[in-house]
Amino acid sequence: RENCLVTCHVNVHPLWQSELSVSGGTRQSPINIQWRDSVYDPHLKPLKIHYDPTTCLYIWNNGYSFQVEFDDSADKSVIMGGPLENHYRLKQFHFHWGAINEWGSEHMVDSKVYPAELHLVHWNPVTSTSFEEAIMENNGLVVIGVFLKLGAHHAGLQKLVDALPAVKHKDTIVEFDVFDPSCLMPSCPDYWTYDGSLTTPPLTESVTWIIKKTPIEVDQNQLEEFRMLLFTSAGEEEKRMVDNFRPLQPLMNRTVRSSFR
Ligand SMILES: Cc1ccnc(S(N)(=O)=O)n1
Ligand SMILES: [Zn+2]
Repeated sequence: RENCLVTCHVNVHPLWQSELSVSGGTRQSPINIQWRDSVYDPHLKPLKIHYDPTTCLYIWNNGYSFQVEFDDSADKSVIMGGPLENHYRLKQFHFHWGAINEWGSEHMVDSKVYPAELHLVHWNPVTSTSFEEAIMENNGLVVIGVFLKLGAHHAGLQKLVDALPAVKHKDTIVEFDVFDPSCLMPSCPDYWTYDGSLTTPPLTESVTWIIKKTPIEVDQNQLEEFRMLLFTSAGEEEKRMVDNFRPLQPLMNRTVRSSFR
């Protein structure tokens, strides 16, 4: 009998330790996307993305991830089309990743897990007057999920990676101007979409998820730079910021639609 090594991870970050799940939640995220169960919807339009690089403000470490914030005071960086009835404003993007390349993404595709996942968070300025309000609204938010896989160096991501040492500790911030997050999008237009929730508190069921089918490639050094960040503030005992992903949630009575056959 060959001895097999069962590798698994134990998520110990306080946030996920108690595995907060909205009591009675019926549309929680993340989920495992079963390709064969997804339903092609010919009415889904191509997603249209218009980001203005000058709306980029700063990067900060919020104790769960590193986050790039945008000026959302006008319709300058917006998405529309796809499953959406109107335009949504980009508010921020952030990532989730693992301690090693074997896991890290929040969503999975046919139980395949990626080493990291990018989330671009947008809110609906037609039905809400602020991002904070949109978080509480049904379909107030749209999050685009992009999988990261180990491969070639990603030149666009490197500008972000070079800034990470400046936000090593929780609640640190660094100015980051003129960055176009479109460079983090795969060229393939295909996506899945389903109704879900935020994956970190307040876990509200206000998100239309758009998960890109094709991952982007990043190299080992870039992933290792993510893993150099800390959950902890300066002066505290250091805890590396890794495995900041929520466990899979039940699909319950939901159908995942695909934009492609
Ligand atoms: C804005 C926000 C808060 C919490 N969680 C998320 S996430 N991970 O679902 O994109 N986004
Ligand atoms: Zn996220």
